[in-house]
Amino acid sequence: MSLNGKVALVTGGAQGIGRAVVQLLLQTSAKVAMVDLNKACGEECKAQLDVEFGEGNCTFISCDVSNGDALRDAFQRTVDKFGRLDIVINNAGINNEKNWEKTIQVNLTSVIKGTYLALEHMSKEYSKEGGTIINVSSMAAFLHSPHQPVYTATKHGVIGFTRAIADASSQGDYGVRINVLCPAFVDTPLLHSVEHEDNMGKFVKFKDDFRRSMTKFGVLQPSLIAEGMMRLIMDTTLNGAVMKITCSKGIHFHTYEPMSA
Ligand SMILES: NC(=O)c1ccc[n+]([C@@H]2O[C@H](COP(=O)([O-])OP(=O)(O)OC[C@H]3O[C@@H](n4cnc5c(N)ncnc54)[C@H](O)[C@@H]3O)[C@@H](O)[C@H]2O)c1
Ligand SMILES: CCCCC/C=C\C=C\[C@H](O)C/C=C\C/C=C\CCCC(=O)O
Repeated sequence: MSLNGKVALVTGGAQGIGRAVVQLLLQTSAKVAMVDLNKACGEECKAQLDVEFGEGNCTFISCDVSNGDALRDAFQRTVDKFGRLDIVINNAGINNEKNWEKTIQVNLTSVIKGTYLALEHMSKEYSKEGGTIINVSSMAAFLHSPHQPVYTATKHGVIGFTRAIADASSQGDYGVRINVLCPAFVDTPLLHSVEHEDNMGKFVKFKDDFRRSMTKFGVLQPSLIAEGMMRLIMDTTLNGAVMKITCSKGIHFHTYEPMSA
């Protein structure tokens, strides 16, 4: 399994799930642009990856994905540095019910923008060579988590958008496969956001419910989510697929009723 010669861009790549994905992409010989808001974490992460994989394979781009111009620039800088783009992981996300408009910007609007920018750099519509996009949703999209209404809405949105644009890609012969990944709880700093009023607003009083949910459903390791991503990257039959990863069932796919008149 090698991605030698391929170039990937991962948003939110400095920490948590994104970081595990960057690591696995480098292990598989891809070149990787790690795009993240957190400059200190991104630079520290790049320094460690340079030691492990050698300099020149990974670049860190400091960028707030909710700033459209900055995101466009991050894509361009990736192509300027590595010469092409083949894999885009729209992973950056936040859990903030207090500043819920920001949550919509980061979790949904930026995923849509990231997908359109990826298509500009990879789609045959733009005379490019094709590629693959993975958008990160959540099992919250299936459980409609009661104390995270806006987070849940954004993750529903990511699934709906991804399935629709995946169909547009196959009908329009873009040469780009677009899939969505929905993890259950994963052991990353995001999980601690449920403890903070700054993140949860009035829902913070339910933090014990969250803790009970985590005990009930279990908590996954980021490396398993990276393994799921790699399946979506490598399996060329998948387009518009909704991958779920849970403790009870591992890596599996959601199935939908076929459309009927
Ligand atoms: N951890 C979980 O339990 C879990 C479960 C399901 C889905 N997810 C989703 O997985 C994705 C990654 O989450 P995580 O758990 O690794 O979170 P995390 O908080 O550990 O890491 C997220 C990364 O995204 C970056 N980021 C946040 N806002 C950004 C912005 N505006 N611009 C650029 N970078 C930004 C952060 O700096 C951080 O490095 C998110 O979309 C999240 O909703 C997480
Ligand atoms: C109950 C919500 C807790 C919120 C924790 C903070 C942010 C993380 C959100 C993630 O996106 C995960 C959300 C929900 C998934 C949880 C469990 C599903 C397990 C289903 C199963 O095992 O069958």
